[in-house]
Amino acid sequence: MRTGRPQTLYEKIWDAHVVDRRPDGTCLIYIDRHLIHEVTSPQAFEGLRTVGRTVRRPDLMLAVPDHNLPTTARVDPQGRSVAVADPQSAQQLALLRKNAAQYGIRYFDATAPEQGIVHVVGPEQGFTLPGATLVCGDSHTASHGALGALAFGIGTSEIEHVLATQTLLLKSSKKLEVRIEGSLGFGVGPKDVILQIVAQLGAAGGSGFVAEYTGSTIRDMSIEGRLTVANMAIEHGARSGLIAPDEKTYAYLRGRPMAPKDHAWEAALAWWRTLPSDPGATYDKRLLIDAGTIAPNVTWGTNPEDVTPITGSVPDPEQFADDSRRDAARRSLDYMGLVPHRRMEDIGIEHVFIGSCTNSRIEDLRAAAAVLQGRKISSRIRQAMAVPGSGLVKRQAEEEGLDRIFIESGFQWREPGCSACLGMNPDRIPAGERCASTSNRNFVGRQGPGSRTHLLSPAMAAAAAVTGRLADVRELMGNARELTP
Ligand SMILES: CC(C)[C@H](C(=O)O)[C@@H](O)C(=O)O
Ligand code: SF4
Repeated sequence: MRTGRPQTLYEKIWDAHVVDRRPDGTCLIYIDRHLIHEVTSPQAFEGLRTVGRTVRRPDLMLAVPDHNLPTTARVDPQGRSVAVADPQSAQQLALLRKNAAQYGIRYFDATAPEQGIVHVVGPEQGFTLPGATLVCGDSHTASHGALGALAFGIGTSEIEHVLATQTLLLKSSKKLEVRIEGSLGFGVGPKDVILQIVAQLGAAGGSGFVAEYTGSTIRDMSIEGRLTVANMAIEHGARSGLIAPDEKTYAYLRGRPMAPKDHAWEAALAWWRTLPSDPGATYDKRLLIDAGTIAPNVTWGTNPEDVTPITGSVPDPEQFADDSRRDAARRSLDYMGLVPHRRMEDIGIEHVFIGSCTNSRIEDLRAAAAVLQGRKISSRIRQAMAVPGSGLVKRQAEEEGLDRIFIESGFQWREPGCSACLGMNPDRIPAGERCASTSNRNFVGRQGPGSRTHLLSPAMAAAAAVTGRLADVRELMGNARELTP
């Protein structure tokens, strides 16, 4: 039984993983889980080879290809694997396969039913666990904090360090509490919550902090919804985003392939139950949001903090007090082809992307399908893609008949991967065209050179597909207002 001063979830996980504490406060931290994808790992393995080291704990690692994989059929009608056309992608994918085999790391190949985006696969397999330290060479690793894991992205040299030693040298972070209280309105979901948080904190507002999302809104959220929230911790600058594990977390994990079993499960559960922040634990910074004030949100600019309710308008850069924000807003509007005061609902779109590690889980697909059921996408839409986050999500969606709803409405139903979230595979948005996207970044060129991204929730993306413009899903579900093609 712990006595002494009340601790936060973050402090408890940190303390449980300190291998060595240096006089300057830097700690050598034990890493429990390491996810590996094809983009950031080849050089790390190469570095390991160069210095003649090996992988210390391959059993604590899981490798999955996701970024470079095309989302078109991976097996031809004769049952043969389809080769990846892009030479650089093909090489990175081949290296991941080779490195995993050489070092005995568990690996899901492109055609494995379990393949998917690392941040979807980890929780789904029960690889991600409460109280664990989890790393991946990827900035959206904080996603796993939704299950109470201390998870963060690392660079290639750190990947090499974890491969070799299963530890990292780290400085502890300040503690930020983001508390959201109350019920979300009709048509408002977890994506709207995290966009609201990013808007209120700003892109750098969480810098130097590990965030903990608390409050009744988070407690009432499903694990899928919590994953959407924690996924974007990096977009408000936080190193990690944590959510206390609870009965929902345990129910979600129980029986997953890589979760502990039998006695190990009981022992893990006993520890997990001690993890939530103690009453009276303190934070260095706090943000409180009333869930009732959150509307369906959408971005207008080229930074995830550029958020407005769908009922709002494109802001006037001159209204920003801060010089750098004003300049950034001017450049954003120029890139996005938008003018101040334009109503968000009057912005026509040509592409819709439902997918990415933010919003490609079963509940996301259900939310979009609920809007699309019995409706067709607008004739303005050139391409609408639904990309499940993993093969298992895809299979479940198909069992529920969601694929039929997507296809009948005019969507393409793709194989799992990062897809149009970023232009590292053939799924790209052409220059000057506009995409309603459920992903997490709207940076310049993110979905392809010159592409214009509006971030929103799966339900809002479906509403945009049906109307051919950014639309308020709450209104659509009552009365559809089409934009003339
Ligand atoms: C390619 C990868 C390193 C990158 C990341 O670090 O996040 C990508 O996943 C992203 O979302 O921008
Ligand atoms: S889906 Fe997008 S954000 Fe997530 S890991 Fe892939 S590229 Fe990064």
